[in-house]
Amino acid sequence: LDAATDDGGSAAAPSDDRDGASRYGLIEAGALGWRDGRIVFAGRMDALPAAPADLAADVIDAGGDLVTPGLVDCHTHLVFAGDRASEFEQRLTGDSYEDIARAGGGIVSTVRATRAASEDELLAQSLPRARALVADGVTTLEVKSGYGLDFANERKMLRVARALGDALGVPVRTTFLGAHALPPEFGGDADGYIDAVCDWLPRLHAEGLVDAVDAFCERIGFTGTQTRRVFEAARALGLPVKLHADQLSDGDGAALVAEFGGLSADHVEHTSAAGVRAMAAAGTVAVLLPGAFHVLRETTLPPIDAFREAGVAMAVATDCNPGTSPLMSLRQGMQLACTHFRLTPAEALRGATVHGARALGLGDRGVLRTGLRADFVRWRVREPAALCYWLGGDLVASVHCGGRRVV
Ligand SMILES: O=C(O)CC[C@@H]1NC(=O)NC1=O
Ligand SMILES: [Fe+3]
Repeated sequence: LDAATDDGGSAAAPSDDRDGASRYGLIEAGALGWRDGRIVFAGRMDALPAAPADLAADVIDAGGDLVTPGLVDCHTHLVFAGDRASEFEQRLTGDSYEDIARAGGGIVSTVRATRAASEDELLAQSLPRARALVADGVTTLEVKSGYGLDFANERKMLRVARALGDALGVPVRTTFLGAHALPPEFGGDADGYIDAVCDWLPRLHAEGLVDAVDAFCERIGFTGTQTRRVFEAARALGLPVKLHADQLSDGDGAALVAEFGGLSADHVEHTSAAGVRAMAAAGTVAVLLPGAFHVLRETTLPPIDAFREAGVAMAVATDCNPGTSPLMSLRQGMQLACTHFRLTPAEALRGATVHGARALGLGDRGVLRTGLRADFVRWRVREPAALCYWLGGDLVASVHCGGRRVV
């Protein structure tokens, strides 16, 4: 063992089995051991084969603090330039998100700022946001493109996303979201723009910049037919897909991404019963984004009970972006998921760990179990529910990623 936590307290190992023995799979008086970045022991202290000091070069006494898997933020747009605080103010005086988008603001205004930024400037502006997520427990990060909307700038965004992972020592999974909005230079020719998006994808993939492909299937985004063309281009390259689905209206997005065996349907406020059934049949994860729901003051809740009854895994993510969810804490996202969507704290913690990992197609993290990545957080709390209870504040004692301390 390289090291072990000898924490008379608990090592919550959210079960990836919804009917686990305990709501959290919590282990009282637990111990965690790891070597070469992988967990080699996760269990009760009294089940250790010898005293920690005889097993590990370094022993950390966590003093009864709660230890959980590292958080997995499976949906962020955190690479962008500028901000949209002025639009936030505008929405408080009555303009809707869609009004602002149709008037040329919204995503397109962030596109202008992102295109104007150099790669170094974009990295410098994005790094503090990624650092904030890691400081609050995130050990795997998904980052989307989608504010470049031309080949050079989509490539610039994806390169910055990769650079974030190198700078932070935290795995970053990239998602190509060229089909995020229609750039002004295409003058309303959405089909022509989708042609371009499908041309860029293999070139970006050839540079190793793309782990998954996403699209914004919505009235103010792209149609199901246009989305399908992007998915077919992804399938031709063997890339997994995910989708901004049924966020502001029911566009049958969930059923579409499930048809392609997609990793996840995200937002899903307006997903129909048929969409839920399709997701359950395909094993597509529902990614809940309560930050956007909260900031837009949405009123239509995602079909949480239907997801529960159908056995659809629910993930929770920040959707960190300048327009609908300028949220830089996944733990805060868990709190919002409980408060707005009535998830239990156990569901929210599973949503931000093992289900977040599943939404990225990753099976080697999200649970404290032998053989999985040694990604874990030591929290200054005694019980898991406290993670969804406190608003703000700093509850992190330490964060380990791949067995190395990063916070
Ligand atoms: O407003 C932005 O900048 C992105 C919003 C974000 N993108 C999307 O497709 N839905 C969202 O909530
Ligand atoms: Fe999003």
